[in-house]
Amino acid sequence: MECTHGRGETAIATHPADDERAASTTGQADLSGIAELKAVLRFRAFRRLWIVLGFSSIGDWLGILATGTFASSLFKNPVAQGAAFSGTIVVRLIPALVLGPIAGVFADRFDRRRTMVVCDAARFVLYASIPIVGTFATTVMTATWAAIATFLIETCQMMWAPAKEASVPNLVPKARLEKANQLGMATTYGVTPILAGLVLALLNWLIGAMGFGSSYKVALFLNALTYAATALMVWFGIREISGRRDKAPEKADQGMFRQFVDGWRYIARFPFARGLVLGIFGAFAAAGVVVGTGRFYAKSLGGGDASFFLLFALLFVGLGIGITAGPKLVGALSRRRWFGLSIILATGAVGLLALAPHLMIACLLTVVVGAGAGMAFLNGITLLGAEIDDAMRGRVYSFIQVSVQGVLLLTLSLSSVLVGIGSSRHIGPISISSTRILLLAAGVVGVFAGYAALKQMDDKRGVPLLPDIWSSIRGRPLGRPVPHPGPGVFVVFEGGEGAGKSTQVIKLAAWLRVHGREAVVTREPGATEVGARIRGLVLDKDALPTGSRVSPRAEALLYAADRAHHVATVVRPALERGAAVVSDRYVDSSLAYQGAGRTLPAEEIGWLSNWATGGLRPDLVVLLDVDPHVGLARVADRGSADRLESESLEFHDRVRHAFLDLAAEDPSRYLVLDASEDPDTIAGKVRERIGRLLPADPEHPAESTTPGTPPEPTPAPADETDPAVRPGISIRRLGSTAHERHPDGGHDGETPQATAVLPAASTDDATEVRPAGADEATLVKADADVAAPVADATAASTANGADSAASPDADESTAPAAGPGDTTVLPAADTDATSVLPADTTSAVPADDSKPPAGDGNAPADRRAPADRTSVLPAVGADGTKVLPAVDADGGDKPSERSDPTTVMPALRPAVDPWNTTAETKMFPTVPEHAVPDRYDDDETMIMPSGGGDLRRRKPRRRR
Ligand SMILES: Nc1ncnc2c1ncn2[C@@H]1O[C@H](COP(=O)(O)OP(=O)(O)OP(=O)(O)O)[C@@H](O)[C@H]1O
Ligand SMILES: Cc1cn([C@H]2C[C@H](O)[C@@H](COP(=O)(O)O)O2)c(=O)[nH]c1=O
Repeated sequence: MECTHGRGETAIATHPADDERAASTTGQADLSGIAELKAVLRFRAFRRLWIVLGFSSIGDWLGILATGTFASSLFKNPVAQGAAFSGTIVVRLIPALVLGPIAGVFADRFDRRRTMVVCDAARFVLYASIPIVGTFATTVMTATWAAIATFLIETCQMMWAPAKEASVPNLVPKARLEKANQLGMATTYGVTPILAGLVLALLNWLIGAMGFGSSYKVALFLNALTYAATALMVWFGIREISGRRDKAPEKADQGMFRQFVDGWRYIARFPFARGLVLGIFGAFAAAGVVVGTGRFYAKSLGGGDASFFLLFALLFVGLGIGITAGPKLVGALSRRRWFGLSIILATGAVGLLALAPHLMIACLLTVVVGAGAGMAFLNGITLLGAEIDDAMRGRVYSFIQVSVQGVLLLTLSLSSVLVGIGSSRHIGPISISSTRILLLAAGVVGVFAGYAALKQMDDKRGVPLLPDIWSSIRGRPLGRPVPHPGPGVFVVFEGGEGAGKSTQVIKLAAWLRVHGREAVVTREPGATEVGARIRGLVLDKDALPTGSRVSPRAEALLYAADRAHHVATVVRPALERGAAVVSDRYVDSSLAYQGAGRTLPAEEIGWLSNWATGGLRPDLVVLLDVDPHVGLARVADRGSADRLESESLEFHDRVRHAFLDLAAEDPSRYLVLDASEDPDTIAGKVRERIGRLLPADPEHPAESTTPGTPPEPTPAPADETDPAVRPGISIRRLGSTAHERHPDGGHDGETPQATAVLPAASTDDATEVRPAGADEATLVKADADVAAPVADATAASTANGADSAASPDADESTAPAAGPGDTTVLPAADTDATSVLPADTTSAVPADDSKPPAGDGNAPADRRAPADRTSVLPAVGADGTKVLPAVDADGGDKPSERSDPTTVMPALRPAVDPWNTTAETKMFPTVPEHAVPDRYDDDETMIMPSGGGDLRRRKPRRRR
């Protein structure tokens, strides 16, 4: 995802997983080691740039060594020699401080290829000029010119580096950027300094053997040639670097100063950029203190210069380890998190150095400091390339380059001064080493900077850090928590066989609907056409030849397949439009049945389910806990048991305990209820809990658990009154999101957007018919937990045009007559009643004693149920299953024409599984499916449930 900056320019790719996703979307495999290197070098333009980088960094190192040595060779006096050598280094640092920020503007404003070529050509001339001037001019003039040339050369480097650094991400896919940077760093800091040293040594030897000339002059000429070579190579060989100019020609009309200011603003404004800079500041401040105090520190350990050099060398060993082994070590850990963590690692180790009592420990810690710094360095550059937009990259890079040098210089000089002042101080009998205090302070400041960077950049807020690190190292990072796919609420009922899930699902859905919510009732497996077939395969005993059975892994995959399709076509679309989705079973069933029951690794089942669902987690899981004896006895009279019901008692016992374990792991998201209680008591507890998720709706108070009755006093917090009822969690409230859905001013209690078709009440059981209290809504109260096919349903009328709201308590005779086709029969939301509502968006709004229902007379006329809608008739299957299309505002009654789906539930039959599981494949009704997205953007990150069931939500990312 990218967000725009300033005048509509794309400023930052804020999604951290672009690189990961790139791998998945470009079909690139995860390679390792040499294969990965080869894969990066397969990109021709990058390969050439890498060769250029090699040449130019040999040139740089030769230049540093040769100019310094050349300058000192101009003098006889050792002091002057030393001053000349360090003078060239100081001169090299000045351009960074003075011109660095401008250099970034150059990289972003002008064609980067041209910038690189001009810089290299200039460096060729400048390097060659030093020995030439030295041949003719006086020593002082030569030294002066060497200083000026060095300054100009470094200025070129300041411009060249951001242009090159900003180009790399355009030459390799983001998924390979880390490797490309590793390669670049290994070349610049590992191979080429050694090569440059060898070249210089060889030249010395050769020229010494020949007995004439100066090896440094030859080195400087050679160095000049490397820049000529790279200029030619970039100009003729890597035209791709120019690519971006065509993309942003509008930049040319922006003033340079404006662009410069924009760069700074950008860093200040975006937390990611801020975090990056902050972390780098912290790391380099600590590094400055380490180098500045190094000699004193080595002494404090009882060593001399040799110890100092050892520590210095080990720092580089650590750097090498961090750069080369870091990515493998952290595996799939979020790169943003890794950045902050590596700063903390490096600077934390600096702090610990302060406490190191022995050289050996100091050596180990120094390697850790280096490793952390190496990781941060590699990762920082990679993040910069991957996440900072091309248009800004040069400026951000040069800002970092400049700040790093500034911070380094400042802390280095400051600490060397402080360490000198404080080293001899004693307070009383205690000798306090200022070196160690400085190190400790640097460590603390660095850790804070790392922590701040971590916080600023964290792309997995809410995901616990340590389990994420651990899972990532094992290759299965915890997923990023993502916002709910929509404003809806996702409630799942779980439990063993016969726990009463279907019963409660229906009760809850009815209650939600009478409270004006769109309730999508669904289940697993088998809520879709695809799912129905899968359900047949896994459960129907007759689906396979006698004796053959679905293997446990295949079974797990089939359930996962059902779930994937279900989530994609039913659950997500419903949540996206704000419905309350009430599902009979979900992921936990797989964890319990296939995990604990079939004893497949729960972790793998969780992983699989997570992949299938894209990490969609329910807002609430209601676990109906039942003794398998009791539950199985309840369903025994359904007829022949399905494959899973026929499993042993031990199997069902394992399932039961697995459910309980899952609930215990995440109590805030579970409501565990004793399923042996009376169904209405259970329903009340469920409503109480769900009520807390619903908005304080003046039209339909959530506390009122019985439509048509005054709100009950708010019960004491559930966890106080009933140990089985867990404390509530803060979950998105429907009402707050209703406004999002109705920016035009609709309110929470507004007419649901889709009509759920709910089980019809049994004629036999229906005892009471109550008017809905509104012209469109008729509530038929029936005493039924189970219902008969809708054809037999209690008739309830839809009162068309009756403006006077009928009292919910009014006599049956006051209710307008209803034809069977007019209504959908809902199970009562209260203890023993079944509500019968018209199957129409408006009429689904409940009656309420005291207030007009939403969608009542206040509703726009076109939202009311017109007379012609009463003709909507549910299709009744032979088995009593009915599929009732919702009626939308314009009276369309063809489900296929509706934009919002109709929820379909089979008619309840007395003492029969409401889902009619006995002959799944033939008669199972399915929820209309929405188009399956052809690809998920978010599948690049797998989500590892902790303990098997802790699924993290992921955000479905829209295709650009
Ligand atoms: N709390 C309860 N107490 C006693 N009987 C109940 C209770 N809840 C439901 N029942 C009855 O138990 C039987 C099974 O109920 P239901 O179909 O709702 O369970 P289920 O959990 O969905 O079962 P399964 O998962 O096996 O489909 C039904 O006959 C139902 O009427
Ligand atoms: C989702 C899911 C279900 N099962 C089992 C559990 C039950 O035995 C059946 C479903 O039957 P129900 O009457 O609809 O409850 O399937 C499973 O083993 N794994 C799952 O993921």
